[in-house]
Amino acid sequence: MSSVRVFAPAKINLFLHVVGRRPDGYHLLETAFRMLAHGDWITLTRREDGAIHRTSTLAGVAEESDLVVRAARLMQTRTNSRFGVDIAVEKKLPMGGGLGGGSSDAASVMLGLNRLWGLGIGRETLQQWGLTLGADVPFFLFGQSAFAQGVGEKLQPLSLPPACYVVVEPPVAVPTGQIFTADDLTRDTEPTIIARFPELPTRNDLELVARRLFPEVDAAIEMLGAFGEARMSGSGSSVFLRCADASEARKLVAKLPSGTQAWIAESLDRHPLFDWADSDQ
Ligand SMILES: C[C@@](CO)(OP(=O)(O)O)[C@H](O)COP(=O)(O)OP(=O)(O)OC[C@H]1O[C@@H](n2ccc(N)nc2=O)[C@H](O)[C@@H]1O
Ligand SMILES: Nc1ncnc2c1ncn2[C@@H]1O[C@H](COP(=O)(O)OP(=O)(O)O)[C@@H](O)[C@H]1O
Repeated sequence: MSSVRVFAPAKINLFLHVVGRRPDGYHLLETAFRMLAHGDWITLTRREDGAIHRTSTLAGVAEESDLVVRAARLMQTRTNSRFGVDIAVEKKLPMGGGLGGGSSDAASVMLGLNRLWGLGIGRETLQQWGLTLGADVPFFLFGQSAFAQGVGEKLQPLSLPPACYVVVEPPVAVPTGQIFTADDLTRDTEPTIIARFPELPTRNDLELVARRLFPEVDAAIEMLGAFGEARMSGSGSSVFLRCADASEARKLVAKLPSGTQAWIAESLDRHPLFDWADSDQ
Protein backbone atom coordinates (compact mmCIF):
# COMPACT_ATOMS: atom_id res chain seq x y z
CA MET A 1 0.00 0.00 0.00
CA SER A 2 1.53 3.33 -1.03
CA SER A 3 -1.54 5.58 -1.08
CA VAL A 4 -4.65 5.94 1.07
CA ARG A 5 -7.67 8.25 1.03
CA VAL A 6 -8.90 8.83 4.59
CA PHE A 7 -11.87 10.60 6.17
CA ALA A 8 -11.56 13.37 8.79
CA PRO A 9 -14.97 13.76 10.48
CA ALA A 10 -16.39 16.89 12.09
CA LYS A 11 -17.03 16.99 15.84
CA ILE A 12 -19.65 18.83 17.81
CA ASN A 13 -19.54 19.69 21.49
CA LEU A 14 -22.93 18.59 22.88
CA PHE A 15 -22.17 20.89 25.81
CA LEU A 16 -19.12 22.84 26.91
CA HIS A 17 -18.60 24.09 30.46
CA VAL A 18 -15.68 26.26 31.50
CA VAL A 19 -14.85 25.07 35.03
CA GLY A 20 -11.55 26.85 35.70
CA ARG A 21 -8.37 28.32 34.38
CA ARG A 22 -4.81 26.94 34.47
CA PRO A 23 -1.90 29.13 35.62
CA ASP A 24 -0.75 29.38 31.96
CA GLY A 25 -4.10 30.96 31.00
CA TYR A 26 -5.57 27.88 29.29
CA HIS A 27 -9.11 27.05 30.38
CA LEU A 28 -10.23 23.86 32.08
CA LEU A 29 -13.26 22.45 30.34
CA GLU A 30 -15.86 19.77 30.67
CA THR A 31 -17.38 18.80 27.36
CA ALA A 32 -19.09 15.97 25.51
CA PHE A 33 -17.63 15.30 22.07
CA ARG A 34 -19.43 13.50 19.28
CA MET A 35 -18.30 12.88 15.68
CA LEU A 36 -20.51 13.46 12.65
CA ALA A 37 -20.51 11.64 9.30
CA HIS A 38 -19.53 14.83 7.44
CA GLY A 39 -15.96 15.99 7.02
CA ASP A 40 -12.78 16.42 5.00
CA TRP A 41 -11.08 13.80 2.82
CA ILE A 42 -7.31 13.44 2.74
CA THR A 43 -5.15 11.50 0.29
CA LEU A 44 -1.77 10.39 1.63
CA THR A 45 0.82 9.14 -0.87
CA ARG A 46 3.98 7.66 0.60
CA ARG A 47 7.34 9.06 -0.56
CA GLU A 48 10.58 7.13 -0.36
CA ASP A 49 12.74 10.28 -0.12
CA GLY A 50 11.55 11.43 3.32
CA ALA A 51 10.06 14.74 2.06
CA ILE A 52 6.69 15.96 3.40
CA HIS A 53 4.58 18.12 1.07
CA ARG A 54 1.05 19.48 0.91
CA THR A 55 -0.09 19.21 -2.69
CA SER A 56 -3.43 21.04 -2.21
CA THR A 57 -3.95 24.67 -1.15
CA LEU A 58 -5.76 26.09 1.88
CA ALA A 59 -6.60 29.80 1.77
CA GLY A 60 -4.67 31.76 4.39
CA VAL A 61 -2.77 28.74 5.75
CA ALA A 62 0.88 28.36 4.69
CA GLU A 63 2.13 24.83 4.01
CA GLU A 64 4.37 24.63 7.07
CA SER A 65 1.65 25.82 9.47
CA ASP A 66 -1.03 23.51 8.04
CA LEU A 67 -1.97 20.99 10.70
CA VAL A 68 -1.73 18.15 8.17
CA VAL A 69 1.93 18.98 7.50
CA ARG A 70 2.65 19.55 11.20
CA ALA A 71 1.04 16.19 12.04
CA ALA A 72 3.17 14.38 9.44
CA ARG A 73 6.37 16.07 10.70
CA LEU A 74 5.46 15.12 14.25
CA MET A 75 5.06 11.46 13.28
CA GLN A 76 8.33 11.49 11.34
CA THR A 77 10.31 13.16 14.14
CA ARG A 78 8.95 10.95 16.92
CA THR A 79 9.48 7.68 15.01
CA ASN A 80 12.58 8.50 12.93
CA SER A 81 10.69 7.10 9.92
CA ARG A 82 12.65 7.23 6.65
CA PHE A 83 9.44 7.75 4.69
CA GLY A 84 7.85 11.01 3.57
CA VAL A 85 4.38 11.82 2.24
CA ASP A 86 2.40 13.95 -0.23
CA ILE A 87 -0.80 15.22 1.39
CA ALA A 88 -3.86 16.41 -0.57
CA VAL A 89 -6.85 17.70 1.41
CA GLU A 90 -10.39 18.03 0.05
CA LYS A 91 -11.63 20.61 2.55
CA LYS A 92 -15.33 20.50 3.38
CA LEU A 93 -15.27 21.78 6.97
CA PRO A 94 -15.13 25.54 7.57
CA MET A 95 -12.10 27.04 9.32
CA GLY A 96 -12.95 28.65 12.64
CA GLY A 97 -16.24 26.77 12.58
CA GLY A 98 -15.97 25.01 15.95
CA LEU A 99 -16.21 21.66 14.15
CA GLY A 100 -12.58 20.71 14.80
CA GLY A 101 -11.66 20.48 11.12
CA GLY A 102 -7.97 21.24 11.51
CA SER A 103 -7.64 18.92 14.52
CA SER A 104 -9.51 16.14 12.74
CA ASP A 105 -7.27 16.51 9.67
CA ALA A 106 -4.24 16.21 11.95
CA ALA A 107 -5.60 13.09 13.68
CA SER A 108 -6.44 11.38 10.38
CA VAL A 109 -2.96 12.11 9.05
CA MET A 110 -1.44 10.60 12.21
CA LEU A 111 -3.61 7.48 11.92
CA GLY A 112 -3.08 7.26 8.16
CA LEU A 113 0.71 7.44 8.50
CA ASN A 114 0.67 4.97 11.36
CA ARG A 115 -0.51 2.48 8.74
CA LEU A 116 1.14 3.84 5.55
CA TRP A 117 4.57 4.00 7.20
CA GLY A 118 4.02 0.72 9.10
CA LEU A 119 4.64 2.33 12.50
CA GLY A 120 2.35 0.41 14.89
CA ILE A 121 2.15 3.22 17.46
CA GLY A 122 -0.42 2.78 20.26
CA ARG A 123 -3.51 4.94 20.68
CA GLU A 124 -2.53 6.52 24.02
CA THR A 125 0.88 7.46 22.71
CA LEU A 126 -0.70 9.03 19.62
CA GLN A 127 -3.10 10.96 21.89
CA GLN A 128 -0.17 12.35 23.91
CA TRP A 129 1.66 13.38 20.74
CA GLY A 130 -1.52 14.82 19.21
CA LEU A 131 -2.14 17.12 22.17
CA THR A 132 0.94 19.11 21.13
CA LEU A 133 -0.93 20.02 17.92
CA GLY A 134 -4.25 21.04 19.49
CA ALA A 135 -6.64 20.26 22.32
CA ASP A 136 -9.21 18.51 20.09
CA VAL A 137 -6.70 16.16 18.43
CA PRO A 138 -6.63 13.54 21.26
CA PHE A 139 -10.41 13.16 20.98
CA PHE A 140 -10.31 12.24 17.28
CA LEU A 141 -7.53 9.72 18.00
CA PHE A 142 -9.60 8.33 20.90
CA GLY A 143 -12.11 7.70 18.15
CA GLN A 144 -15.45 7.43 19.95
CA SER A 145 -17.98 9.71 21.66
CA ALA A 146 -16.36 11.03 24.79
CA PHE A 147 -16.71 13.04 27.94
CA ALA A 148 -13.61 15.23 28.21
CA GLN A 149 -11.93 17.13 31.01
CA GLY A 150 -8.73 19.14 31.37
CA VAL A 151 -8.27 21.05 28.12
CA GLY A 152 -9.92 18.13 26.37
CA GLU A 153 -7.19 15.51 26.83
CA LYS A 154 -8.72 13.52 29.71
CA LEU A 155 -11.21 11.32 27.89
CA GLN A 156 -13.73 8.69 28.84
CA PRO A 157 -16.12 6.88 26.49
CA LEU A 158 -19.69 8.08 26.35
CA SER A 159 -22.54 5.91 25.17
CA LEU A 160 -25.05 7.94 23.16
CA PRO A 161 -28.05 6.92 21.08
CA PRO A 162 -27.68 7.49 17.32
CA ALA A 163 -28.91 10.90 16.21
CA CYS A 164 -29.27 13.09 13.17
CA TYR A 165 -28.20 16.75 13.22
CA VAL A 166 -28.75 19.86 11.16
CA VAL A 167 -25.64 22.06 11.21
CA VAL A 168 -25.67 25.71 10.14
CA GLU A 169 -22.39 27.39 9.22
CA PRO A 170 -22.71 31.16 9.76
CA PRO A 171 -20.64 33.20 7.28
CA VAL A 172 -17.93 34.01 9.83
CA ALA A 173 -14.79 32.37 11.23
CA VAL A 174 -14.46 32.62 15.01
CA PRO A 175 -10.90 32.82 16.41
CA THR A 176 -10.95 30.55 19.48
CA GLY A 177 -8.52 32.73 21.46
CA GLN A 178 -10.79 35.78 21.19
CA ILE A 179 -13.65 33.92 22.88
CA PHE A 180 -11.51 32.54 25.72
CA THR A 181 -9.95 35.92 26.55
CA ALA A 182 -13.25 37.87 26.71
CA ASP A 183 -13.86 39.68 30.02
CA ASP A 184 -17.47 38.52 30.24
CA LEU A 185 -16.69 34.78 29.84
CA THR A 186 -17.86 32.87 32.92
CA ARG A 187 -15.19 30.49 34.14
CA ASP A 188 -16.78 28.99 37.24
CA THR A 189 -19.40 26.46 36.12
CA GLU A 190 -19.78 23.66 38.70
CA PRO A 191 -18.10 20.43 37.56
CA THR A 192 -20.64 17.96 36.14
CA ILE A 193 -21.09 14.46 37.39
CA ILE A 194 -20.67 12.46 34.23
CA ALA A 195 -22.90 9.65 35.47
CA ARG A 196 -25.76 12.17 35.51
CA PHE A 197 -25.26 13.44 31.95
CA PRO A 198 -27.49 13.91 29.94
CA GLU A 199 -30.18 14.39 32.60
CA LEU A 200 -28.46 17.45 34.09
CA PRO A 201 -29.00 20.82 32.42
CA THR A 202 -26.00 21.77 30.27
CA ARG A 203 -25.01 24.65 28.02
CA ASN A 204 -22.13 26.02 26.01
CA ASP A 205 -20.43 28.63 28.20
CA LEU A 206 -18.70 30.12 25.13
CA GLU A 207 -22.00 30.87 23.40
CA LEU A 208 -22.92 34.19 25.04
CA VAL A 209 -19.53 35.71 24.29
CA ALA A 210 -19.56 34.44 20.69
CA ARG A 211 -23.09 35.80 20.15
CA ARG A 212 -22.05 39.21 21.45
CA LEU A 213 -18.86 39.41 19.37
CA PHE A 214 -20.23 37.82 16.19
CA PRO A 215 -23.76 38.87 15.13
CA GLU A 216 -23.71 36.10 12.49
CA VAL A 217 -23.56 33.49 15.27
CA ASP A 218 -26.38 35.20 17.14
CA ALA A 219 -28.51 35.24 13.97
CA ALA A 220 -27.85 31.53 13.28
CA ILE A 221 -28.89 30.53 16.82
CA GLU A 222 -32.05 32.63 16.52
CA MET A 223 -32.88 31.11 13.14
CA LEU A 224 -32.27 27.45 14.04
CA GLY A 225 -33.63 27.98 17.56
CA ALA A 226 -37.08 28.55 16.03
CA PHE A 227 -37.19 24.77 15.41
CA GLY A 228 -35.85 23.47 18.75
CA GLU A 229 -32.86 23.68 21.05
CA ALA A 230 -30.10 25.03 18.82
CA ARG A 231 -26.62 25.18 20.31
CA MET A 232 -23.23 26.44 19.23
CA SER A 233 -20.39 23.92 18.84
CA GLY A 234 -17.06 24.61 20.58
CA SER A 235 -15.95 28.22 20.27
CA GLY A 236 -18.23 28.67 17.23
CA SER A 237 -19.23 29.63 14.71
CA SER A 238 -21.32 26.56 13.75
CA VAL A 239 -24.69 25.89 15.33
CA PHE A 240 -26.42 22.49 15.50
CA LEU A 241 -29.83 21.07 16.25
CA ARG A 242 -30.72 17.43 16.88
CA CYS A 243 -33.64 16.10 14.82
CA ALA A 244 -35.78 13.01 15.30
CA ASP A 245 -34.55 11.56 11.99
CA ALA A 246 -33.19 12.44 8.55
CA SER A 247 -36.63 13.10 7.11
CA GLU A 248 -37.40 15.70 9.80
CA ALA A 249 -33.94 17.20 9.22
CA ARG A 250 -34.61 17.55 5.49
CA LYS A 251 -37.97 19.25 6.12
CA LEU A 252 -36.28 21.65 8.53
CA VAL A 253 -33.48 22.55 6.12
CA ALA A 254 -36.07 23.24 3.41
CA LYS A 255 -37.60 25.91 5.68
CA LEU A 256 -34.33 27.80 6.26
CA PRO A 257 -33.88 31.12 4.42
CA SER A 258 -32.26 30.73 0.99
CA GLY A 259 -28.51 31.31 1.11
CA THR A 260 -28.17 29.60 4.49
CA GLN A 261 -25.16 27.29 4.55
CA ALA A 262 -26.62 24.18 6.20
CA TRP A 263 -26.12 20.42 6.04
CA ILE A 264 -27.46 17.25 7.60
CA ALA A 265 -25.29 14.57 9.20
CA GLU A 266 -25.79 11.38 11.16
CA SER A 267 -23.74 10.82 14.29
CA LEU A 268 -20.63 8.66 13.92
CA ASP A 269 -19.98 6.36 16.87
CA ARG A 270 -16.58 5.14 15.80
CA HIS A 271 -13.82 6.88 13.88
CA PRO A 272 -13.44 5.06 10.52
CA LEU A 273 -9.67 4.75 11.18
CA PHE A 274 -10.14 3.50 14.75
CA ASP A 275 -8.36 0.21 14.05
CA TRP A 276 -5.34 2.00 12.57
CA ALA A 277 -3.98 2.63 16.07
CA ASP A 278 -2.66 -0.31 18.05
CA SER A 279 -3.47 -0.65 21.71
CA ASP A 280 -0.67 0.44 24.05
CA GLN A 281 1.07 -2.38 25.88
C1 LIG B 1 -13.05 25.20 22.06
C2 LIG B 1 -12.68 23.83 21.55
C3 LIG B 1 -13.62 22.79 22.20
O1 LIG B 1 -13.56 21.56 21.59
O2 LIG B 1 -12.78 23.61 20.15
P1 LIG B 1 -13.01 24.55 18.85
O3 LIG B 1 -14.32 25.21 18.98
O4 LIG B 1 -11.89 25.54 18.78
O5 LIG B 1 -13.02 23.58 17.70
C4 LIG B 1 -11.21 23.50 21.91
O6 LIG B 1 -11.02 23.43 23.30
C5 LIG B 1 -10.21 24.46 21.34
O7 LIG B 1 -8.94 23.92 21.53
P2 LIG B 1 -7.74 24.25 20.51
O8 LIG B 1 -8.15 23.93 19.13
O9 LIG B 1 -6.50 23.64 21.03
O10 LIG B 1 -7.64 25.77 20.66
P3 LIG B 1 -6.57 26.72 19.98
O11 LIG B 1 -7.07 27.17 18.67
O12 LIG B 1 -5.19 26.15 20.05
O13 LIG B 1 -6.67 27.89 21.06
C6 LIG B 1 -6.48 29.22 20.76
C7 LIG B 1 -6.40 29.97 22.07
O14 LIG B 1 -7.61 29.76 22.84
C8 LIG B 1 -7.31 29.73 24.23
N1 LIG B 1 -7.75 28.46 24.82
C9 LIG B 1 -7.95 27.34 24.08
C10 LIG B 1 -8.37 26.17 24.66
C11 LIG B 1 -8.57 26.16 26.06
N2 LIG B 1 -8.98 25.04 26.71
N3 LIG B 1 -8.37 27.27 26.79
C12 LIG B 1 -7.96 28.42 26.18
O15 LIG B 1 -7.80 29.43 26.87
C13 LIG B 1 -5.81 29.91 24.35
O16 LIG B 1 -5.58 31.29 24.53
C14 LIG B 1 -5.29 29.50 22.99
O17 LIG B 1 -4.07 30.11 22.67
N1 LIG C 1 -5.73 21.61 7.90
C1 LIG C 1 -6.30 22.66 8.50
N2 LIG C 1 -7.63 22.81 8.44
C2 LIG C 1 -8.23 23.85 9.07
N3 LIG C 1 -7.59 24.80 9.74
C3 LIG C 1 -6.27 24.72 9.83
C4 LIG C 1 -5.57 23.64 9.22
N4 LIG C 1 -4.29 23.82 9.50
C5 LIG C 1 -4.17 24.93 10.22
N5 LIG C 1 -5.35 25.49 10.43
C6 LIG C 1 -5.60 26.72 11.26
O1 LIG C 1 -6.39 26.34 12.40
C7 LIG C 1 -7.45 27.27 12.63
C8 LIG C 1 -8.62 26.56 13.32
O2 LIG C 1 -9.23 25.76 12.38
P1 LIG C 1 -10.35 24.66 12.61
O3 LIG C 1 -9.82 23.54 13.42
O4 LIG C 1 -10.89 24.32 11.30
O5 LIG C 1 -11.45 25.45 13.41
P2 LIG C 1 -12.08 25.21 14.81
O6 LIG C 1 -10.94 25.08 15.80
O7 LIG C 1 -12.92 26.41 15.07
O8 LIG C 1 -12.88 23.96 14.69
C9 LIG C 1 -7.76 27.83 11.25
O9 LIG C 1 -8.27 29.13 11.31
C10 LIG C 1 -6.41 27.79 10.53
O10 LIG C 1 -5.72 29.01 10.70
